[in-house]
Amino acid sequence: MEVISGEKIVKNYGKFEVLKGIGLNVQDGEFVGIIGKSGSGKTTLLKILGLIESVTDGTLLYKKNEISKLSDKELARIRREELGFVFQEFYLMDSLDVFENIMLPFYISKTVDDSKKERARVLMEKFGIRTLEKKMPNELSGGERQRVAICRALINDPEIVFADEPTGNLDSKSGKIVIESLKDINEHMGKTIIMVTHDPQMASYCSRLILLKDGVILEDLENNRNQESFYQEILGKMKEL
Ligand SMILES: Nc1ncnc2c1ncn2[C@@H]1O[C@H](COP(=O)(O)OP(=O)(O)OP(=O)(O)O)[C@@H](O)[C@H]1O
Repeated sequence: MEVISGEKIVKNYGKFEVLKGIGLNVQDGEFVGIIGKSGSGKTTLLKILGLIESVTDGTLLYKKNEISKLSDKELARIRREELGFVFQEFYLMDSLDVFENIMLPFYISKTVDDSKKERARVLMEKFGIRTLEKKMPNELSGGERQRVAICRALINDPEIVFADEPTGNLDSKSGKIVIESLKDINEHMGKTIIMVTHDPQMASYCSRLILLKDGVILEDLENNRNQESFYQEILGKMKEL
């Protein structure tokens, strides 16, 4: 099933055209990577697909509904209930402990209950941070913080997880744990993932990779080989970026 599709998507910031006619569709269950040089428009595209940013021109469909026809209230509901976000900078609240950070969406909507607390514990267990539940963010490593952010993104049981350079601030060991967590979410929890990265190693975990250059899709690569040969293919393609 197609979850998001875009046709001829254009995004301008003032006179600057960042996206110049993007067409793509994302199917339920895919792990889509977006790779490209700094300034190629990766984050802008991710924000548009994540319904955070509007398009200047073109059509964006979310589950076959044209986004421009949805009310702000409906868009906010979709973002809150059906989408999850993970960012390079983690965005944890320094004054809340790990458990409270994961539960934050429910504190905001004042809908904390025992089943949601249990869900938070199951997620912490799954991502190896259960013993850290009472720690504050400044007591955690970068990789641990990102796993907290991943649990928070999953607490609403979203259908799609958007990740913007989720390993960008991590050393390679922590980065590997985080990317493997995302892979696990995709393969075993059935979540669709759309991830921006500039790192070919991280991109090799994706089932499909969009190569972005100066606001256009240079190539849309299907990963139908093993990870190492996909990595080699990506390295080759990156010379064209
Ligand atoms: N809100 C904004 N207002 C004006 N220009 C913007 C805005 N957001 C992004 N840009 C510009 O659009 C271009 C693409 O930005 P974007 O963040 O999408 O690129 P990127 O490929 O994700 O880059 P990076 O890898 O450095 O994060 C950049 O030149 C950036 O300066």
